[in-house]
Amino acid sequence: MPSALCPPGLQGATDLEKHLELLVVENERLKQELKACRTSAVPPPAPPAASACPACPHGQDAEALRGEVSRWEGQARQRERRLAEVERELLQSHAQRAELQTALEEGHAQLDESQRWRGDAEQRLGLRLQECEEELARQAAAPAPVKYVTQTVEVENAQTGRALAEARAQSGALTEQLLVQRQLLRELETQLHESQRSCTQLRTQLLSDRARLCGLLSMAVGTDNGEVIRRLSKILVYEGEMERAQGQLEVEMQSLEEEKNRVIEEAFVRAESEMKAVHENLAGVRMNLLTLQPALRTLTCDYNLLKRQVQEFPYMLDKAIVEAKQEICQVINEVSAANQELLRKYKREMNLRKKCHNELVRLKGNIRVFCRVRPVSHEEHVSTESRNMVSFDSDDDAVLYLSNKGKTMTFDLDKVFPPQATQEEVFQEVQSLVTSCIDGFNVCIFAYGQTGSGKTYTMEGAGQNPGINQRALRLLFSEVMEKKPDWDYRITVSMVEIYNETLRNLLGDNPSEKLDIKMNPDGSGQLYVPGLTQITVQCPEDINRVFELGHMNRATACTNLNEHSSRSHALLVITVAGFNSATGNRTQGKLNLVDLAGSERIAKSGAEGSRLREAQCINKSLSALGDVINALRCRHSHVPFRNSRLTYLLQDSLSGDSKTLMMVQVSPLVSNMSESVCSLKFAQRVRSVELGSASAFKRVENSSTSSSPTHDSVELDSPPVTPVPLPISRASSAVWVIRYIYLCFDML
Ligand SMILES: Nc1ncnc2c1ncn2[C@@H]1O[C@H](COP(=O)(O)OP(=O)(O)OP(=O)(O)O)[C@@H](O)[C@H]1O
Repeated sequence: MPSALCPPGLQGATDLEKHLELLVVENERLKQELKACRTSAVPPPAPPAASACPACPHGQDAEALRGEVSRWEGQARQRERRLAEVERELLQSHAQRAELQTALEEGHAQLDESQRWRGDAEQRLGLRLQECEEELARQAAAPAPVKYVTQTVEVENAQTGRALAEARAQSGALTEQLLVQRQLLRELETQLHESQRSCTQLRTQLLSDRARLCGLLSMAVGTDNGEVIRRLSKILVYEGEMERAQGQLEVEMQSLEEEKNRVIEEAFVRAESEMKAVHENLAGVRMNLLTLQPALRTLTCDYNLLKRQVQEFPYMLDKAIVEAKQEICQVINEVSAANQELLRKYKREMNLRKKCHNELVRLKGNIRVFCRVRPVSHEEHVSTESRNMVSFDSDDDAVLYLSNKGKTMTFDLDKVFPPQATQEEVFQEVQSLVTSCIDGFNVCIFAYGQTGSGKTYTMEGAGQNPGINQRALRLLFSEVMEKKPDWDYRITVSMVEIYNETLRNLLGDNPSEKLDIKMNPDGSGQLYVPGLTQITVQCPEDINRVFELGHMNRATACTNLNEHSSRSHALLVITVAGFNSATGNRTQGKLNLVDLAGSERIAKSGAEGSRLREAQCINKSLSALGDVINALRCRHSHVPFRNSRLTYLLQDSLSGDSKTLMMVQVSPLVSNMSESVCSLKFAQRVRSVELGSASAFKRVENSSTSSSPTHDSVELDSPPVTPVPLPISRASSAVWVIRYIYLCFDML
């Protein structure tokens, strides 16, 4: 049965073969007949010439023989024609053979083409497989997105879903591709099998053709037809070559087939394993998804809750803001009402407080006396006896004991600072006095004591330990800043030195210029110093500049600053002028911070000449100060302010409602014992006077020749000083203090 690939010319091959066989048989028969004729036929005798023997009886025989010969010759010619026909038919059969050959070549060409097509298909398949492999490789090499999706799933549900859908789509696409590839492969295999079958048929046909040709060849050999034999032999050679080529082709096809099967197998195996990996990955993702489902649900719930809250938040916020605004307005109204009330009460209470304070100060006296004992310095080698010379009462910080040669003197003061007291602690006790000048009070703080007892240290300070001067100025500055904007304050500073009863301007351009104290020509009765520099302090940095300038001017005006400072009084005068723009009230207070010259007695210092004059001036001014204080406390009609430049300059700060603090400085050394006792006795007398009645003061005043400390003659051998009995006992003053405290509580 001819295949679809068999050329149509080959369909009549069987008929042709039959025809060929008939021809061969006919040819054979003719040849045999020809042979038989040749062997049986007697060669005809040469015909006698008619002229030689016309009446011869053998002439008839010859005629018969000639007829016979011609008949045979005719038969031979017929046979030769027949042979030519056979040969022609043989040629035709060759042509047919050639056609068959062409058809065979076409078949081969078709086979080649089918193989090429198959090669293309295999190539396409290979490419597709490669694509599949690449896709699989991409899938395999894409664990990160899967991981990423897995990780982000915890946060975002939509992303997880998308990733899963993508993975599923990819998996489906891969499966589809695999199915298509399988289908394609099956089709290719079917085509291959058909090609192989056609090939086999053709081969079989070729074999049969070859057999027939071999037959023809043998026949041709029998007929001694050389040309036919040669051609048939050629055909056989060609066929042999074709068969060999066919065999090689088949072997190659076989090997290609095997190679293809192997590659396909490998690709399948690889694809399978990769698909397996992808499936495992997918299973992992699914598992992850399953485990993440509850968390996702919780998160979704939380998210929805939060979303709702966020959606509601603006409304809630608006509502809360409105409510808060209403509440704030209400509170502001309430607070402003309360503020008004408080302000009214505050003003009333402030007036009351001021009145109470003044009353308390009046009761306690306008003069406070503090004592500060300086520490023993490293350079001073002191004995144990010396160390125990000054002692303190642990229960009462207003008592000081001086011991010498077994005798103990007790001094009652307002406050006693032991050597370890810091500048800060000292300032804590004086700061209320300092700030009272903001309220319009005039305040005087003196540092009194012998040379080297620590007056300058207490007032000016040293290095990183500023004294009362700097601290007071800074405190005033911060206080007035706090009172802004209700009150507008102006702080001005002057620095004056009094040396040998001469005034010098320490903040001026010419510190050696002598100044005078005069009555103010404005008729206010106030004193003023023409030419005295007043610097306005506007920031804390100004304070440093003022002190630097004063210190520099004081140093340039003398050869030895230490000695000079011991023999001159240094005054820092701070004026605080305030104005309340709301009420129109004005205040003016003055704070005088005075570092007095050394209070040692002339007899001890043994000075002569200029030193004697210095000592006399100091003595005079300190005596005048003592006299002024006494006169003020005794409310004498005449207060001797003009007895010295110091008291004259401080006149407005010592009289009236002015407040005075005397800081008595004491040296702890045995060698200074006499001066220490002298200073403390003076301090105690001043304090006793202030706490006592006029009569008591008088008694005290009478007990000594003068209130001046330098006029006292203290004998160390004399019996210990007993404080003057106070007409108003400590208990009664305590009662006043308690009443004051109750008053304050009432106010609060
Ligand atoms: N509380 C104290 N703590 C530490 N050192 C002190 C204290 N008081 C005084 N000093 C030191 O004692 C020495 C003398 O003090 P200061 O110069 O202040 O005495 P003064 O009374 O001002 O003397 P003068 O009258 O000669 O000016 C200084 O070296 C000072 O530093």
